[in-house]
Amino acid sequence: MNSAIRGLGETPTKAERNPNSNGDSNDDKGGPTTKRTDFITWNDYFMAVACLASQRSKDPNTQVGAVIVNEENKIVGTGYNGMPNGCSDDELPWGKDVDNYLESKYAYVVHAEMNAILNKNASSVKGCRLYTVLFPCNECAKLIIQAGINHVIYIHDKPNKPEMQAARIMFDKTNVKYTSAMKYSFICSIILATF
Ligand SMILES: Nc1ccn([C@H]2C[C@H](O)[C@@H](COP(=O)(O)O)O2)c(=O)n1
Repeated sequence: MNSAIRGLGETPTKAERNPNSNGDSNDDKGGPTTKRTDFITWNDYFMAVACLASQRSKDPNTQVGAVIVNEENKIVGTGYNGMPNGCSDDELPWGKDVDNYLESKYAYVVHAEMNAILNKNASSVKGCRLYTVLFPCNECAKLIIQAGINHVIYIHDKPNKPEMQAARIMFDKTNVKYTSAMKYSFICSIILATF
């Protein structure tokens, strides 16, 4: 397994956090002499950044954040769902009126994954992983595949929606791996409770 994704969803236990501590208050004298071990995993970190990014969204119903990470565990793009640049998010609709497409957000919103790809600060995102709060739709899946992203890690899913089913079909055909990380919903809820 790629070392970058080892520990997916694994939060260190207390014993793992401080294996050198015997609970003695002498531990405090002069401070610890060994490295801190209760650091969060890369996956915890990137999913937490995706959750944080989601809180920039103005969507009153669903806030999605996405982060693209390269093979060196460097963040090369972030995004959240929002209106296109130059389109005031005070003027365009945020409703879900499916009977009147032009009066619904669906006609206008740029998805978090698309924004993360478009916002990339590297020449390419080929071989990168994408962390997203919500499983990608078919349109974002097309972009993910074309951009060369090879692993999608997600928290929430709407598996009955045809858009998500089409995304899975395309991911399967193109060997884009997708990993459910529901465990992160806890981390996400802590982050979201802070705001
Ligand atoms: N993978 C996804 C799926 C959806 N979004 C955005 C698009 C909308 O702003 C919102 C979904 O709204 P809902 O139908 O739940 O009211 O989430 C995204 O960014 N990425």
